[in-house]
This record gives sequence, structure tokens and C-alpha cells, in this order.
Amino acid sequence: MKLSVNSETSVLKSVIVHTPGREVSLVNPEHKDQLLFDDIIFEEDARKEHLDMLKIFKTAMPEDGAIYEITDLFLECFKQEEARAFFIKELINQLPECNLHTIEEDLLKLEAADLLQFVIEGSTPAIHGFTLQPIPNLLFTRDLAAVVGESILLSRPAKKARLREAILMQALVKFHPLFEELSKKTIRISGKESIEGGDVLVASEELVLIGMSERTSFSGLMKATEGLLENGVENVLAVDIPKQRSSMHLDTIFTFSDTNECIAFPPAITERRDNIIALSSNNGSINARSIPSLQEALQQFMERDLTFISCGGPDRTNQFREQWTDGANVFALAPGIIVGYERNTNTFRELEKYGYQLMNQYKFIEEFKDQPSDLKNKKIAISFLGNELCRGRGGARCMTMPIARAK
Ligand SMILES: NC(=[NH2+])NCCC[C@H](N)C(=O)O
Repeated sequence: MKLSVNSETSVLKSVIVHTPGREVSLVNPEHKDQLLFDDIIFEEDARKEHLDMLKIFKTAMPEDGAIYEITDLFLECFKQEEARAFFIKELINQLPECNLHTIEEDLLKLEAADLLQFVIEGSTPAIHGFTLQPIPNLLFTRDLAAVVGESILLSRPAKKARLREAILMQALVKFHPLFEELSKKTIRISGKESIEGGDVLVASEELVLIGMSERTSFSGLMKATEGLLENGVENVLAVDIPKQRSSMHLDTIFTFSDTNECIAFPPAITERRDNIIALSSNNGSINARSIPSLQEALQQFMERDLTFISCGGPDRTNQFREQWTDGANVFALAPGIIVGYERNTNTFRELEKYGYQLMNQYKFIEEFKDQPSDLKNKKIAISFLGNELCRGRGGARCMTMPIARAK
């Protein structure tokens, strides 16, 4: 299957996920802030919720569609000695404060599964007396990289807690055969800059949105823009958003739900002005033009009127409450077919006003399990249980890295 993503909503063909494992059980609440969790997660329930979410995806995806568990891909990649050696070298160099050079020889002797356990959980019985923090955010695969058109933008996280994930992704793209084509167009960001996948939204083949957030620096955004413009994107919209924990990425306050509809957290999107810069290339340099609002920018560049549906509905408190629990972070399986956490009831009610049929995950699977093609031209908002997952502060879009969508 050819890997490419030219839209946020066209039919999902292939996606990378991580069903949470033991790493989430290793989060000590004393370190939760540093590990970017707002609470501790109960692994068993989180895993069940995640697997149930994948069942929704399977129901809607075409027969030749593929859901990859990222750990399976890492294991395949680490079968190659060269990939392990590259990864270990990067780990030592990019995390100098961890003193991993002291165990370099032990690391090089590890088998693929032990190496992966060490990296994800922070320790392995195969190496005695050396422990790192776990990387519990691996379940938010979205943030590791973004496939844009036929290129791949590798994230450079702003937070140390997510750096190991980025190094894993670096190795995967370089060595796994799945990425053979995409890796020819890899966009890399240097160590001093930062960008995370949750800030990158592929509005169309020509247009990409990048959040300027707590996690994506100005220089990271410019570097990514340069790479994207070189690889076929015509315009990048830099969207300035509040730099705060509760909206750490653009996709926590804005996502597309259909070709002409999106969900937005009003205070940070529709009520903001002068927060958009359109970037395009001009004979080797970058042109910047200010646009008053995201609505106007999308209308200009997508040549259609977009409907902005309010996360949380009209009530102020509900808007804030449901943004907090990822109400604005929906994931589209096809145009108009979206999934989001069940608890965001006011957001779902608002979607209903705009013609979405509301369905819980079980009803959806029951109704469409044998005929995903029936989803064409429908608008369905699918709710799924994620009260445990939600504690990690990410929703359906955060938990997915689409690598192929229909043209
Ligand atoms: N694309 C997203 N919004 N990802 C959410 C990531 C949440 C994660 N705990 C972090 O703070 O990094």
C-alpha cells in the first residue's frame, strides 16, 4: 500500500497505534507532572478501552486497511543489528544526562525485545542496576511524526519525557521497510528546535496547519515549513495558540470532522483574532502574510466555507470542561465519520445539531461490521469509553498516527 496522507478526514487506510502496556503502570504519582500525566492510569482498563477503540477503526476501515501496533514495528526494525546500533548511539548522544554510555556494551548485547523493554519501561532484567523513567506517553503515537503527502516530518519533542519516543521513531523510519518510500522525503528538525505531531494538521494536499504551542517552537515551525514547502505543500498556516498544559497541541482545541466541518474550542480558536500567519515559498525564501482569523484563512485557502462546531456546545463551562477531556480532539475514519470520548456529551449534542447521527461504539460496530462501504455520505459521531485513557491527557486523534488515507 502506498503511504500518503493528504487530508484529515478522507477514508483511513493505515494507521499506527500503541495499546498501552506495562509502562503506564510504572508511573509513580510523584513524577506524574514530569511524565506529562495528570493522574495515574489503571493499565488493564486503559488497555481494554484502547482495544475497543481499535475495533471501531476496524469496522470502518476498508478490507485492505491496516492497523499497526508500533511495538511490533519496533521489534521488526530491531531485528537488524544496524538498526539497534544506530538507535543505541542516538540514545546515548541525545540523552547525555542519562549516562547511558556507561552501559553501552550491555545495550549492544541486548536482543530486540529486551532493548525495547528497556527503552519503554525504563529497565529490563537483562541489564542489572540501571533504571530510567518509563515512557508512558507512547500511546499518543500522533506526536511522534506526521505523514504529510508523501513525506514524513519527524517530531522533535519539547519535553524530555518524550524524547525517547522520537528517537525510536527516527530508527523506525530509517530502518523499517514499511517506510522505505516515505523515508526518502524525511523532514528533520534539529536539536534546539521543537515540533510535535499533535500540532500538525493536514488540511489538504496543498495546505498544512501548524500550531505554535507550548510544544512547537517558532524555529521548529519555520524549519518544518521549509521542509513541507519543498515537498509539495503550497501553504502552511501558523496558528498561534495559548502556551499552556491544557492545550499543549493545536489538535487539543481544533480538529476536522468532515471536508467542510471542524470542531473548535471557541476561546482559543473562533474568538481569537490576528493569530494566523500564512507561509508560502517565494523563490527560495518564505513569504509571510497575516490573516485575521482561522475561519478566514481556511476559507481563502480551501476555497470553501468551513462550519465551526463548538466543543462543549454553547455553555462556557462545558466548553472548558470538554476541552479538558479532549472533546475537540476527534479522529476521522472517513469524511463525517468521527470518534471521540463518550464523556463529552455536550460536544456530541452539538454535533447532532449539525446533522451527525450519534452512535455508541457497540451500536456502530453492530451496524457496520459487514459493510463499511455503507458509511459513504453519512455523518456519524461515534462515542467510545475512555475514562482511563483520558487521564493521560489525549483523545482519539492523539492516539493515532495515520500513514495512509484515500486520495
Ligand atoms: N496530540 C496530542 N494532543 N497529544 C497529547 C499528548 C498528551 C501527553 N500526555 C503529553 O503531554 O505529551
